[in-house]
Amino acid sequence: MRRYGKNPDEDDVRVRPNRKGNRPRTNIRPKHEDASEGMVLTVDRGRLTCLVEDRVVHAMKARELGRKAAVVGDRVSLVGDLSGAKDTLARIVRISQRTSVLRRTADDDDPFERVVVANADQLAIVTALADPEPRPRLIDRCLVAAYDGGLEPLLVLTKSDLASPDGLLEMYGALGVPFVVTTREEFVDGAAADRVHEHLSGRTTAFVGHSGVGKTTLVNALVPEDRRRLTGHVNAVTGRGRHTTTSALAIPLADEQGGWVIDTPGLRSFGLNHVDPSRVILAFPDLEPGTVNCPRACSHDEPECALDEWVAEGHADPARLYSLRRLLATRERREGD
Ligand SMILES: Nc1nc2c(ncn2[C@@H]2O[C@H](COP(=O)(O)OP(=O)(O)OP(=O)(O)O)[C@@H](O)[C@H]2O)c(=O)[nH]1
Ligand SMILES: [Zn+2]
Repeated sequence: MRRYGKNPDEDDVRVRPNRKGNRPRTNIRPKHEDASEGMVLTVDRGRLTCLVEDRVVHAMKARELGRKAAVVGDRVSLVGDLSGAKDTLARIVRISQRTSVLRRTADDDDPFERVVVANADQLAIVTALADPEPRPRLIDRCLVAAYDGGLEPLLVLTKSDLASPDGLLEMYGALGVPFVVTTREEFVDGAAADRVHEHLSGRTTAFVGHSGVGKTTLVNALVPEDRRRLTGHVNAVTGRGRHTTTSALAIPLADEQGGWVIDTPGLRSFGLNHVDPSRVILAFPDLEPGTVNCPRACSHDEPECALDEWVAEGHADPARLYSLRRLLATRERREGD
């Protein structure tokens, strides 16, 4: 089960996302000229596994990194024993600048924001259409986190054999979020994985979802067991053969374009205390020009916001402004978030 509150495996350092999506720059200090580049695959109580060339290397953070934590998806520089042999431990001496950050605030008792996943291009928000019932506010909060962090959202609506996706699709239509709808049957014959896969090639996609929505079923269908074994994730399978995700883990997709799936623990909530409305509006390029006359530090969800008048003048679709406002309103925490 996920530990909420202070989690040593998630970074709490504020970094501005790089919306251009450039590759992280590497700037190895002369002291570590011999360092190798790697990517963080898993983090567990301060112990990390990193992919260095084709080897899975166990590592820990070097003291010189101070409070800065390496998270899953980080590109890092490592020194020391990089053989990947049993009982060896390398040291992470540098974390490259991140191209995106998926952040959340743990809860009201923990005002610090946490970076959950670094350098993902896409956030797949997995929602069951029934069992458990969809929670639009949770979806909205995930969308805000994606827009805030510079990730493109993808809606994956599972269990359409149990309920229709029409209501949700209508709700998210104005946002223009790409979506995939799946059924149980399609999981069995592989069609669901194939259709989701079309959105993943060559990209790094973090998967989030409430517990029980079918995220593990989906991730397992996307990356066969031998692939997970490759990066040492087999021990995540419990005795009953059921995979339980306790911390984020990165798994490489087996296709020519490359691409990564980053599985994350089942979500109960998604704190958004850290969100900056000026970053969220970047995901609404059609509305952004209307903010020039907004008061300073406008939340775009207040009476003085210039967007109302601008949209009323016919510059943009009112449904888009409505959607933006609905998303921004989810920043305020309510019972059940
Ligand atoms: N009816 C139906 N059931 C599904 C579908 N996909 C998955 N399930 C079932 O939903 C249940 C939960 O699936 P999991 O994949 O374990 O869900 P999860 O989101 O990973 O849950 P956690 O491991 O708790 O985070 C399982 O019993 C699956 O068999 C689907 O498309 N239709
Ligand atoms: Zn405004």
